[in-house]
Amino acid sequence: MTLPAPAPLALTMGEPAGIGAEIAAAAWRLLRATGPAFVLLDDAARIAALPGGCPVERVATPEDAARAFPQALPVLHRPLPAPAVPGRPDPANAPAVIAAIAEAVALAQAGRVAGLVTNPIQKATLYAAGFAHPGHTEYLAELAGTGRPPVMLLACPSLRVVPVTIHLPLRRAIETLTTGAIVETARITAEALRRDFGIARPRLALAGLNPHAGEDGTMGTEDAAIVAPAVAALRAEGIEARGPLPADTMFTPRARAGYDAALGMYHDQALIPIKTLDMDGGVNVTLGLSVVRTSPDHGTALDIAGTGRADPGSLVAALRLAAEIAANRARAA
Ligand SMILES: NC(=O)C1=CN([C@@H]2O[C@H](COP(=O)(O)OP(=O)(O)OC[C@H]3O[C@@H](n4cnc5c(N)ncnc54)[C@H](O)[C@@H]3O)[C@@H](O)[C@H]2O)C=CC1
Ligand SMILES: NCC(=O)COP(=O)(O)O
Repeated sequence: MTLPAPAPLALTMGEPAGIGAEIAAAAWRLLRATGPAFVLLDDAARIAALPGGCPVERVATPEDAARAFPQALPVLHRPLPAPAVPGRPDPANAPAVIAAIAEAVALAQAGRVAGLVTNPIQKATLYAAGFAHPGHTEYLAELAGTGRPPVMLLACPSLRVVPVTIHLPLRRAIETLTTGAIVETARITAEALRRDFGIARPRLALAGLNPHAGEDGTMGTEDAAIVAPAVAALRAEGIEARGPLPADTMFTPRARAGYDAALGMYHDQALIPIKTLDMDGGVNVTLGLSVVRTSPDHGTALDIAGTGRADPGSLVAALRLAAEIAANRARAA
């Protein structure tokens, strides 16, 4: 008996002036023989014209994409209103960028793609065009949320991190940090580590907010007042959690061996370690959605767009991880 081929993944265009198109073409070259198959939602004419690009096939449906993938990069043609000039984002293209994300979600919700992988967006350009969400994570929660907060997890082979607060100014992140938010983020993380990553008994490490995790209250009170009660509540629920740990020593190789995911209290506390360790292999996964979503960990890289210097490693890892999570969820269903 021949098993049906898994549905392809949907890859969104991201910022047309960024490196998304060139890393999509490079990822296709690397994955065409092995998969996972994906279909790109973008302007097919501009993809076909990329210098050093790849064969392109305009497809009408994701189902056609699975057939076309070994021979050519399948593209669901979504024309851009303005030319894509490397390094120079144009807000006129913002509606097409946003529409591609919404369409990929709809395809995933209908089961026509196995999940979505998003190319990076230029956030300020979308804001200038009226986009009201800090980033994909929050927009996806509106489109495909489950009633729980979206959680951003970044993963590479040697580390997984989760920021409890995401795209907030640092002052606001500290003001809004609560024990309840930490507990809910940790719960969602533990569930995802079990279901999506196959870790039967996940171990979580929670960073303190202040230097030295507050040094017994002499360097800040939030560690004892907010983080420590969250750790106690998680342990009472049977989740293996430790902390608050001093953030400056919890990412050493020895410390990393003791946990499956580290929770940082704010964006940079969690993301600096993983981007420093593995910028080209890190993957961003949104937890707490009804669909599978991953993305490369990097941004639009406007400074090198169009030069051919962009590394496709993180996108390839994002495509592979999305396929793996989709397969794990299908097995568990
Ligand atoms: N998921 C998403 O949509 C994300 C979007 N962004 C957005 O991207 C824009 C630019 O952000 P930045 O902080 O400048 O970060 P960035 O990741 O775009 O660039 C930082 C540095 O890394 C280099 N770089 C990034 N990706 C690379 C690759 N694949 N190969 C080789 N070099 C690479 C760039 O050339 C640059 O020097 C911002 O608007 C930001 O909001 C940033 C992160 C994720
Ligand atoms: N710094 C990570 C990041 O900006 C990811 O944002 P998004 O996936 O929510 O768009």
